Amino acid sequence: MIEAEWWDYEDSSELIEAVAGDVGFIIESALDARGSCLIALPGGQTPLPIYEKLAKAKLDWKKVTIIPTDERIVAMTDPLSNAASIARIFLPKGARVIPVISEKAPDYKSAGVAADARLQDFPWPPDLVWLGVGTDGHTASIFAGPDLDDALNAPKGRRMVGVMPDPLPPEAPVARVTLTKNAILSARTLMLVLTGKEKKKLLEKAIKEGAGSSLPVGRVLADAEQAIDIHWSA
Ligand SMILES: O=C1O[C@H](COP(=O)(O)O)[C@@H](O)[C@H](O)[C@H]1O
Repeated sequence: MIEAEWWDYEDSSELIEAVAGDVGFIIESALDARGSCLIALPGGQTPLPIYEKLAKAKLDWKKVTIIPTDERIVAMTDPLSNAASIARIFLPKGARVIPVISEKAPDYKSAGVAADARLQDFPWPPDLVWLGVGTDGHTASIFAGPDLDDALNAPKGRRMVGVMPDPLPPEAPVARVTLTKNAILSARTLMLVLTGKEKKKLLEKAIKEGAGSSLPVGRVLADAEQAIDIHWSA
């Protein structure tokens, strides 16, 4: 049974304020408790205004390490790069932003192996994994397609894998690397942020269907052992 708490906001400015506040609090608490903080942030468009707001928070950003929940296999100079969007906002604050794409990887599966090796260097678990949801039901880059099982059922210690979405999403039709289901669910705190009525309906369906869902996000959340905060505005 997925234990989800929905937070609905009147408009996007309320959502931005609330989520930036919550994430700031998670970072501050981790710094107090452990002296450092590791968070995984999503790519795409939805989180960008929240990142802008969060970056204004007075935090000891030098002690914060940020990894992308998933990355499109493109150069860091490409506008599709998730890590580049995150870096543009948080690097000037002094945070460490970790790119996970190795230009030497000959194919997407090897890119997944290289991304996983890079993440093995970091103290685990992350203090926060913040997820987005696509209109096709993907979360992070766990998509329908031939590699869905790799992402859902990778061994416990595997943090990232390479995947080829099928069908390719029109907004970013490229292969990806993604946190595995186990890596996502290992987070100390798990949150989802989404906007629009279509995505809300889709996520409600995915949660209801759980492990048997045809939507990857439902399959991922079905095995969560912690409560999940879901932040939404129309
Ligand atoms: O491709 C991706 O899409 C999802 C959803 O993005 P959004 O802009 O529709 O919220 C995102 O969470 C993921 O990190 C990204 O790679």
